[in-house]
Amino acid sequence: MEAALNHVKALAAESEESRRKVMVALQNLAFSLESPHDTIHRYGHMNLQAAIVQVGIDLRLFRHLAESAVPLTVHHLSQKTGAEPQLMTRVLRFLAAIGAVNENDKDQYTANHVTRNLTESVVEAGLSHYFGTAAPQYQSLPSYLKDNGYNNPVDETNTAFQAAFHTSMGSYAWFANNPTHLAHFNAYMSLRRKPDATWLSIYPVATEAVADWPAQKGLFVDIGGSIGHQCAQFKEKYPTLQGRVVLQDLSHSVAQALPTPGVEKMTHDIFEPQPVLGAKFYYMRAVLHNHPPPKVRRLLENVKAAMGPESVLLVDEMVFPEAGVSYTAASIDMTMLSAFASMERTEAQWRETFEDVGLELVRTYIYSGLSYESVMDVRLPRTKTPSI
Ligand SMILES: C[S@@+](CC[C@H](N)C(=O)[O-])C[C@H]1O[C@@H](n2cnc3c(N)ncnc32)[C@H](O)[C@@H]1O
Repeated sequence: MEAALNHVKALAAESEESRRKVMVALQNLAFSLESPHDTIHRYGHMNLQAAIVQVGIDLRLFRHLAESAVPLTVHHLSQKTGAEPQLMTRVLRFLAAIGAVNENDKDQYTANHVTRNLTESVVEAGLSHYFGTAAPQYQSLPSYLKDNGYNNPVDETNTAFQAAFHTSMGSYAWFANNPTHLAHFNAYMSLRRKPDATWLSIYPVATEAVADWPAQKGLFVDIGGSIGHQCAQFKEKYPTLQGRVVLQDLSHSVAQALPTPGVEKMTHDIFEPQPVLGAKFYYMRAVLHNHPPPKVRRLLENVKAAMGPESVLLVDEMVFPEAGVSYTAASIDMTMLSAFASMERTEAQWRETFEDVGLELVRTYIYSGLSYESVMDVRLPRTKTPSI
């Protein structure tokens, strides 16, 4: 057994692709060994795992453990966190049973690899977002789908989100009145991708950008750009390119925008006409997948109406393979369904979406193959040379 495990670990260390393949293979192996009893407890206690991990984050338990070079006792952790000792014992026992911490001896715990993952800001923000905002929607999804005749949702004002939060508001409008949820969401959105996994690593901006682009015209307009990480990265990579760099989002996100020199902040609702006309690059990352098809159409029509002959619309989204979609990506698709009545798409579905409003998908640049992240170069239809 030890020799087999060492062999598998060596395989996983070969590359990121191997690591992921090994994880999927091991998970599938574990599933294939499950008894019915195991299956009950794996699925049945999934929400409990998320809940107790959230308790650990709230108590800064993982940070205390990760910062200590020696095992910590329940008594010590109880004093550090303010949790009553008997409760602390039960929480730590559960966390050890799900592999989130190591139990070294009776009442003694240390950090492991997962504990340290749980101290990263992106993980804290992401889990707090999933637990606080997404999980209530998952909980209400079965009854929502039953009540709606198992039709694929297409109306963002009637989703599992409204059912879960007893509101008639859409998720983004609701965020404005729920600042803690918004803070977790914004932090997660800005931190969730590795800095090197960016469209800027692959898209030929310098080749496409016109050298003497007028300074008063839009060069890079980040539509739905949240607090401006993409604008900041663009400015950092291309500090000398002329033209306006504009961050657009709803007012509550723009109000929290990063103070990047040279980036204009603009409150703009994507369902209103695009105010920056004839820009070189209109960029949208993870915006279209948040809206149902009729809204995507309206949004694209607004951008199209602002585009000039030299404009390029850059759509940065996941492009799903036709088959064999990963667990993470399929989960994001179901989250889109629950929250927004929206969807992830294959390249054929993206092409159709653009063609539907008279835009052309010119090329797809995949910059993170394992997570399907790609930037699509979309333009006004090229005029065909008339044949003589
Ligand atoms: C999934 S986030 C992506 C943010 C950013 N582009 C990124 O990739 O980090 C979607 C963004 O769209 C914005 N958004 C949603 N509805 C909007 C609207 N009607 N007008 C403008 N922005 C909107 C949200 O505030 C949010 O910042």
